[in-house]
Amino acid sequence: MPKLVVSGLKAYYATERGPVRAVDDVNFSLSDNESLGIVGESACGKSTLGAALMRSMQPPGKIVSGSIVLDGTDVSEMPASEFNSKIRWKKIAMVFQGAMNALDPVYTIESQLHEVLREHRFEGNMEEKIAESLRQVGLDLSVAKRYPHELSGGMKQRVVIAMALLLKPDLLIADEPTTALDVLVQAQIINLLKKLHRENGITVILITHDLALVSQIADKIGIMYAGQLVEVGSTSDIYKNPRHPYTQALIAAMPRLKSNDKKIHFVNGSPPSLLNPPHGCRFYDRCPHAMDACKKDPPEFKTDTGYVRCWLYENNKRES
Ligand SMILES: Nc1ncnc2c1ncn2[C@@H]1O[C@H](COP(=O)(O)OP(=O)(O)OP(=O)(O)O)[C@@H](O)[C@H]1O
Repeated sequence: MPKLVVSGLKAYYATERGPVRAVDDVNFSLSDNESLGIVGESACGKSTLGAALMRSMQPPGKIVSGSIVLDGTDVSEMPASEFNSKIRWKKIAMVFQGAMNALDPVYTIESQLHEVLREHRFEGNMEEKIAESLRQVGLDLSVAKRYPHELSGGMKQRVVIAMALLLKPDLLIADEPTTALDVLVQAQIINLLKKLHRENGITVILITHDLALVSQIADKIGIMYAGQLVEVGSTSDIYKNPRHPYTQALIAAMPRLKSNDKKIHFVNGSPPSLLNPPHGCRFYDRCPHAMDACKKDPPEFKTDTGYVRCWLYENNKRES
Protein backbone atom coordinates (compact mmCIF):
# COMPACT_ATOMS: atom_id res chain seq x y z
CA MET A 1 0.00 0.00 0.00
CA PRO A 2 1.42 3.45 -0.87
CA LYS A 3 2.23 5.79 2.00
CA LEU A 4 0.52 8.78 0.42
CA VAL A 5 -1.79 9.17 -2.56
CA VAL A 6 -2.83 12.70 -3.52
CA SER A 7 -5.56 12.90 -6.16
CA GLY A 8 -7.18 15.85 -7.87
CA LEU A 9 -6.12 18.16 -5.03
CA LYS A 10 -7.31 21.74 -5.40
CA ALA A 11 -6.53 24.41 -2.79
CA TYR A 12 -7.60 27.97 -3.48
CA TYR A 13 -7.48 31.38 -1.76
CA ALA A 14 -10.78 33.23 -1.92
CA THR A 15 -10.12 36.87 -2.80
CA GLU A 16 -12.34 39.78 -3.82
CA ARG A 17 -11.20 39.33 -7.39
CA GLY A 18 -11.99 35.61 -7.40
CA PRO A 19 -10.23 32.42 -6.34
CA VAL A 20 -6.44 32.22 -6.56
CA ARG A 21 -5.96 28.67 -7.82
CA ALA A 22 -2.66 28.03 -6.05
CA VAL A 23 -2.99 24.23 -6.16
CA ASP A 24 -5.12 23.19 -9.09
CA ASP A 25 -5.51 19.46 -9.68
CA VAL A 26 -2.36 17.99 -8.19
CA ASN A 27 -1.77 14.23 -8.35
CA PHE A 28 1.07 12.11 -7.03
CA SER A 29 1.77 9.10 -4.89
CA LEU A 30 4.64 8.09 -2.64
CA SER A 31 5.59 4.72 -1.25
CA ASP A 32 6.97 4.19 2.22
CA ASN A 33 10.61 4.29 1.32
CA GLU A 34 10.49 7.22 -1.10
CA SER A 35 11.38 10.86 -0.73
CA LEU A 36 9.90 13.49 -3.00
CA GLY A 37 11.16 16.87 -4.12
CA ILE A 38 8.61 19.47 -5.24
CA VAL A 39 10.36 22.02 -7.43
CA GLY A 40 9.15 25.17 -9.13
CA GLU A 41 9.49 28.94 -9.45
CA SER A 42 8.34 31.37 -6.80
CA ALA A 43 4.53 31.62 -6.41
CA CYS A 44 3.77 28.41 -8.33
CA GLY A 45 1.94 26.98 -5.29
CA LYS A 46 4.61 24.86 -3.54
CA SER A 47 4.02 26.17 -0.01
CA THR A 48 0.26 26.02 -0.52
CA LEU A 49 0.58 22.36 -1.51
CA GLY A 50 2.61 21.63 1.66
CA ALA A 51 0.15 23.50 3.87
CA ALA A 52 -2.80 21.74 2.20
CA LEU A 53 -1.24 18.33 2.92
CA MET A 54 -0.91 19.38 6.58
CA ARG A 55 -4.43 20.88 6.49
CA SER A 56 -2.81 24.02 7.83
CA MET A 57 -4.00 26.53 5.24
CA GLN A 58 -4.88 29.87 6.76
CA PRO A 59 -8.08 31.68 5.64
CA PRO A 60 -8.87 32.75 2.97
CA GLY A 61 -7.15 29.56 1.79
CA LYS A 62 -8.82 26.19 1.81
CA ILE A 63 -8.89 22.77 0.20
CA VAL A 64 -11.62 22.90 -2.42
CA SER A 65 -11.60 19.30 -3.61
CA GLY A 66 -9.52 16.17 -4.03
CA SER A 67 -8.22 13.57 -1.63
CA ILE A 68 -5.14 13.02 0.53
CA VAL A 69 -4.94 9.34 1.33
CA LEU A 70 -2.40 8.57 4.04
CA ASP A 71 -1.82 4.90 4.87
CA GLY A 72 -5.11 4.05 3.18
CA THR A 73 -7.25 6.70 4.95
CA ASP A 74 -8.51 9.88 3.29
CA VAL A 75 -7.35 12.49 5.81
CA SER A 76 -8.77 15.40 3.78
CA GLU A 77 -12.29 14.37 4.78
CA MET A 78 -11.54 13.67 8.43
CA PRO A 79 -13.19 15.97 11.01
CA ALA A 80 -10.70 18.68 12.05
CA SER A 81 -10.64 17.50 15.68
CA GLU A 82 -9.73 13.96 14.63
CA PHE A 83 -7.07 15.23 12.20
CA ASN A 84 -5.58 17.34 15.01
CA SER A 85 -5.49 14.56 17.54
CA LYS A 86 -4.39 11.69 15.30
CA ILE A 87 -2.58 13.01 12.24
CA ARG A 88 -1.09 16.50 12.55
CA TRP A 89 2.46 16.26 14.03
CA LYS A 90 1.89 12.60 14.90
CA LYS A 91 1.85 11.28 11.35
CA ILE A 92 2.51 14.31 9.13
CA ALA A 93 4.76 17.12 10.32
CA MET A 94 5.94 20.19 8.51
CA VAL A 95 8.86 22.55 8.84
CA PHE A 96 7.23 25.73 7.55
CA GLN A 97 9.14 28.22 5.43
CA GLY A 98 10.99 30.64 7.73
CA ALA A 99 10.10 28.64 10.86
CA MET A 100 13.56 29.09 12.32
CA ASN A 101 12.97 32.84 12.44
CA ALA A 102 9.71 32.27 14.29
CA LEU A 103 11.37 30.70 17.36
CA ASP A 104 10.33 32.75 20.40
CA PRO A 105 13.30 34.91 21.45
CA VAL A 106 12.33 35.04 25.14
CA TYR A 107 12.22 31.29 25.84
CA THR A 108 14.97 28.68 25.88
CA ILE A 109 14.91 25.93 23.27
CA GLU A 110 14.02 23.46 26.01
CA SER A 111 10.94 25.36 27.11
CA GLN A 112 9.78 25.75 23.49
CA LEU A 113 10.12 22.00 22.93
CA HIS A 114 8.35 21.39 26.26
CA GLU A 115 5.50 23.60 25.13
CA VAL A 116 4.97 21.51 21.99
CA LEU A 117 4.86 18.30 24.05
CA ARG A 118 2.49 19.84 26.61
CA GLU A 119 0.19 21.10 23.89
CA HIS A 120 -0.08 17.58 22.54
CA ARG A 121 -0.56 16.06 25.99
CA PHE A 122 2.60 13.98 25.70
CA GLU A 123 2.58 11.45 28.50
CA GLY A 124 6.14 10.07 28.55
CA ASN A 125 9.30 11.54 30.04
CA MET A 126 9.64 15.02 28.50
CA GLU A 127 13.35 15.47 29.29
CA GLU A 128 14.22 12.19 27.63
CA LYS A 129 12.04 12.97 24.64
CA ILE A 130 13.67 16.37 24.16
CA ALA A 131 17.17 14.88 24.48
CA GLU A 132 16.28 12.19 21.93
CA SER A 133 14.97 14.75 19.43
CA LEU A 134 18.03 16.99 19.77
CA ARG A 135 20.31 13.98 19.31
CA GLN A 136 18.33 12.89 16.25
CA VAL A 137 19.10 16.19 14.51
CA GLY A 138 22.76 16.16 15.56
CA LEU A 139 22.58 18.86 18.25
CA ASP A 140 24.43 18.81 21.55
CA LEU A 141 22.16 18.61 24.60
CA SER A 142 23.58 21.90 25.87
CA VAL A 143 21.51 23.60 23.13
CA ALA A 144 18.41 22.93 25.24
CA LYS A 145 19.41 25.63 27.76
CA ARG A 146 20.16 28.25 25.14
CA TYR A 147 18.02 31.02 23.63
CA PRO A 148 17.43 31.27 19.87
CA HIS A 149 19.74 34.31 19.48
CA GLU A 150 22.60 32.21 20.87
CA LEU A 151 22.34 29.74 17.99
CA SER A 152 23.58 29.86 14.40
CA GLY A 153 21.11 29.65 11.50
CA GLY A 154 21.97 26.00 10.90
CA MET A 155 21.42 25.16 14.58
CA LYS A 156 18.05 26.97 14.60
CA GLN A 157 16.99 25.04 11.52
CA ARG A 158 17.95 21.79 13.30
CA VAL A 159 15.88 22.90 16.31
CA VAL A 160 12.75 23.42 14.20
CA ILE A 161 13.32 20.04 12.55
CA ALA A 162 13.67 18.50 16.05
CA MET A 163 10.42 20.22 17.00
CA ALA A 164 8.64 18.72 14.00
CA LEU A 165 9.98 15.27 14.91
CA LEU A 166 8.95 15.35 18.59
CA LEU A 167 5.80 13.31 18.10
CA LYS A 168 7.46 10.79 15.78
CA PRO A 169 5.74 11.57 12.46
CA ASP A 170 6.51 9.24 9.59
CA LEU A 171 6.03 11.92 6.92
CA LEU A 172 8.00 15.17 7.12
CA ILE A 173 7.35 18.10 4.79
CA ALA A 174 10.23 20.59 4.71
CA ASP A 175 9.45 23.89 2.96
CA GLU A 176 12.62 25.64 1.72
CA PRO A 177 14.57 24.49 4.79
CA THR A 178 17.90 25.77 3.50
CA THR A 179 16.97 29.24 2.27
CA ALA A 180 19.05 31.95 3.98
CA LEU A 181 21.72 29.45 5.05
CA ASP A 182 25.22 29.46 3.58
CA VAL A 183 26.17 26.72 1.16
CA LEU A 184 28.06 24.59 3.67
CA VAL A 185 25.22 24.68 6.20
CA GLN A 186 22.70 24.00 3.40
CA ALA A 187 24.59 20.77 2.65
CA GLN A 188 24.52 19.80 6.34
CA ILE A 189 20.75 20.29 6.55
CA ILE A 190 20.22 18.27 3.36
CA ASN A 191 22.45 15.52 4.81
CA LEU A 192 20.37 15.56 7.97
CA LEU A 193 17.14 15.14 5.97
CA LYS A 194 18.82 12.35 4.01
CA LYS A 195 19.81 10.62 7.24
CA LEU A 196 16.29 10.96 8.67
CA HIS A 197 14.96 9.43 5.47
CA ARG A 198 17.51 6.61 5.07
CA GLU A 199 18.21 5.68 8.68
CA ASN A 200 15.00 6.60 10.49
CA GLY A 201 12.66 5.64 7.66
CA ILE A 202 10.89 9.01 7.58
CA THR A 203 9.21 9.82 4.27
CA VAL A 204 10.46 13.28 3.30
CA ILE A 205 8.82 15.82 1.00
CA LEU A 206 11.25 18.63 0.25
CA ILE A 207 9.82 21.82 -1.21
CA THR A 208 12.34 24.03 -2.98
CA HIS A 209 13.01 26.23 -5.98
CA ASP A 210 16.44 24.61 -6.29
CA LEU A 211 16.49 21.64 -8.64
CA ALA A 212 20.16 20.91 -7.92
CA LEU A 213 19.46 20.66 -4.19
CA VAL A 214 16.57 18.28 -4.62
CA SER A 215 18.62 15.84 -6.66
CA GLN A 216 20.81 15.22 -3.61
CA ILE A 217 18.01 13.76 -1.56
CA ALA A 218 14.87 12.95 -3.54
CA ASP A 219 14.08 9.59 -5.11
CA LYS A 220 11.27 11.24 -6.99
CA ILE A 221 10.71 14.78 -8.31
CA GLY A 222 7.51 16.69 -9.02
CA ILE A 223 7.93 19.75 -11.21
CA MET A 224 5.32 22.36 -10.31
CA TYR A 225 4.19 25.09 -12.66
CA ALA A 226 1.32 27.53 -12.11
CA GLY A 227 -0.49 25.41 -9.53
CA GLN A 228 -0.02 22.05 -11.25
CA LEU A 229 2.53 19.25 -11.31
CA VAL A 230 3.55 19.21 -14.96
CA GLU A 231 5.94 16.29 -14.65
CA VAL A 232 6.55 13.63 -12.01
CA GLY A 233 9.21 10.93 -12.23
CA SER A 234 12.24 9.34 -10.63
CA THR A 235 15.07 11.79 -10.05
CA SER A 236 17.39 10.03 -12.49
CA ASP A 237 14.69 9.85 -15.18
CA ILE A 238 13.88 13.57 -14.82
CA TYR A 239 17.58 14.46 -15.13
CA LYS A 240 18.43 12.11 -17.96
CA ASN A 241 15.24 12.48 -19.91
CA PRO A 242 13.28 15.63 -18.99
CA ARG A 243 10.12 15.57 -21.08
CA HIS A 244 8.08 18.67 -20.29
CA PRO A 245 9.50 21.76 -22.03
CA TYR A 246 9.39 23.55 -18.66
CA THR A 247 11.46 20.80 -16.99
CA GLN A 248 13.87 20.96 -19.92
CA ALA A 249 14.20 24.72 -19.47
CA LEU A 250 14.76 24.37 -15.71
CA ILE A 251 17.51 21.82 -16.27
CA ALA A 252 19.11 23.94 -18.97
CA ALA A 253 19.11 26.86 -16.52
CA MET A 254 21.09 24.90 -13.92
CA PRO A 255 24.70 26.04 -13.73
CA ARG A 256 27.07 23.35 -14.95
CA LEU A 257 30.49 23.53 -13.38
CA LYS A 258 32.13 20.97 -15.62
CA SER A 259 30.44 21.86 -18.88
CA ASN A 260 32.08 23.93 -21.62
CA ASP A 261 28.70 25.55 -22.24
CA LYS A 262 29.11 28.71 -20.19
CA LYS A 263 26.01 30.38 -21.63
CA ILE A 264 23.31 30.98 -19.06
CA HIS A 265 19.93 29.67 -20.20
CA PHE A 266 16.80 31.46 -19.07
CA VAL A 267 13.18 30.48 -19.14
CA ASN A 268 11.78 33.55 -20.91
CA GLY A 269 8.57 35.22 -19.78
CA SER A 270 6.66 34.69 -16.57
CA PRO A 271 4.00 32.26 -15.35
CA PRO A 272 0.30 33.13 -15.79
CA SER A 273 -1.75 34.64 -12.99
CA LEU A 274 -3.36 32.02 -10.79
CA LEU A 275 -6.38 34.28 -10.42
CA ASN A 276 -7.59 33.54 -13.89
CA PRO A 277 -5.29 30.95 -15.38
CA PRO A 278 -5.72 30.53 -19.12
CA HIS A 279 -7.51 27.50 -20.55
CA GLY A 280 -5.23 24.87 -21.96
CA CYS A 281 -1.60 24.32 -21.10
CA ARG A 282 -0.39 26.92 -18.60
CA PHE A 283 3.10 26.94 -20.10
CA TYR A 284 1.72 27.78 -23.57
CA ASP A 285 2.99 31.39 -23.71
CA ARG A 286 6.54 30.43 -22.79
CA CYS A 287 6.82 27.13 -24.62
CA PRO A 288 9.07 26.75 -27.67
CA HIS A 289 6.93 23.80 -28.82
CA ALA A 290 3.49 25.41 -28.42
CA MET A 291 0.99 24.10 -30.97
CA ASP A 292 -2.76 24.22 -31.52
CA ALA A 293 -3.45 21.15 -29.36
CA CYS A 294 -1.98 23.01 -26.37
CA LYS A 295 -5.04 25.27 -26.22
CA LYS A 296 -6.78 22.30 -24.58
CA ASP A 297 -5.89 21.33 -21.02
CA PRO A 298 -3.29 18.53 -21.27
CA PRO A 299 -4.06 15.34 -19.31
CA GLU A 300 -1.31 13.38 -17.58
CA PHE A 301 0.44 11.05 -20.02
CA LYS A 302 2.33 8.08 -18.54
CA THR A 303 6.13 7.97 -18.67
CA ASP A 304 8.56 5.25 -17.53
CA THR A 305 8.54 6.43 -13.91
CA GLY A 306 5.64 8.88 -13.63
CA TYR A 307 3.74 11.22 -15.91
CA VAL A 308 4.02 14.36 -17.99
CA ARG A 309 1.29 16.90 -18.56
CA CYS A 310 2.10 17.88 -22.12
CA TRP A 311 0.50 17.24 -25.53
CA LEU A 312 3.89 16.37 -27.07
CA TYR A 313 3.45 12.98 -25.41
CA GLU A 314 -0.07 12.36 -26.65
CA ASN A 315 0.97 8.94 -27.91
CA ASN A 316 1.89 7.81 -24.40
CA LYS A 317 -0.90 6.15 -22.42
CA ARG A 318 -2.99 8.45 -20.23
CA GLU A 319 -2.82 8.12 -16.47
CA SER A 320 -6.12 6.67 -15.37
N1 LIG B 1 -3.23 34.38 1.79
C1 LIG B 1 -3.25 34.44 0.48
N2 LIG B 1 -4.23 35.10 -0.18
C2 LIG B 1 -4.27 35.16 -1.53
N3 LIG B 1 -3.35 34.59 -2.34
C3 LIG B 1 -2.34 33.93 -1.75
C4 LIG B 1 -2.23 33.81 -0.31
N4 LIG B 1 -1.12 33.09 -0.03
C5 LIG B 1 -0.57 32.76 -1.23
N5 LIG B 1 -1.29 33.26 -2.26
C6 LIG B 1 -1.02 33.12 -3.70
O1 LIG B 1 -0.98 31.73 -4.01
C7 LIG B 1 -0.01 31.49 -5.02
C8 LIG B 1 0.93 30.40 -4.57
O2 LIG B 1 1.69 30.86 -3.46
P1 LIG B 1 2.71 29.89 -2.70
O3 LIG B 1 3.27 30.66 -1.54
O4 LIG B 1 2.06 28.60 -2.42
O5 LIG B 1 3.84 29.68 -3.80
P2 LIG B 1 5.34 29.13 -3.64
O6 LIG B 1 5.60 28.36 -4.87
O7 LIG B 1 5.49 28.45 -2.33
O8 LIG B 1 6.18 30.47 -3.66
P3 LIG B 1 7.55 30.82 -2.90
O9 LIG B 1 8.59 29.88 -3.46
O10 LIG B 1 7.79 32.24 -3.29
O11 LIG B 1 7.31 30.61 -1.45
C9 LIG B 1 0.68 32.83 -5.29
O12 LIG B 1 0.08 33.39 -6.43
C10 LIG B 1 0.35 33.65 -4.06
O13 LIG B 1 0.29 35.01 -4.37
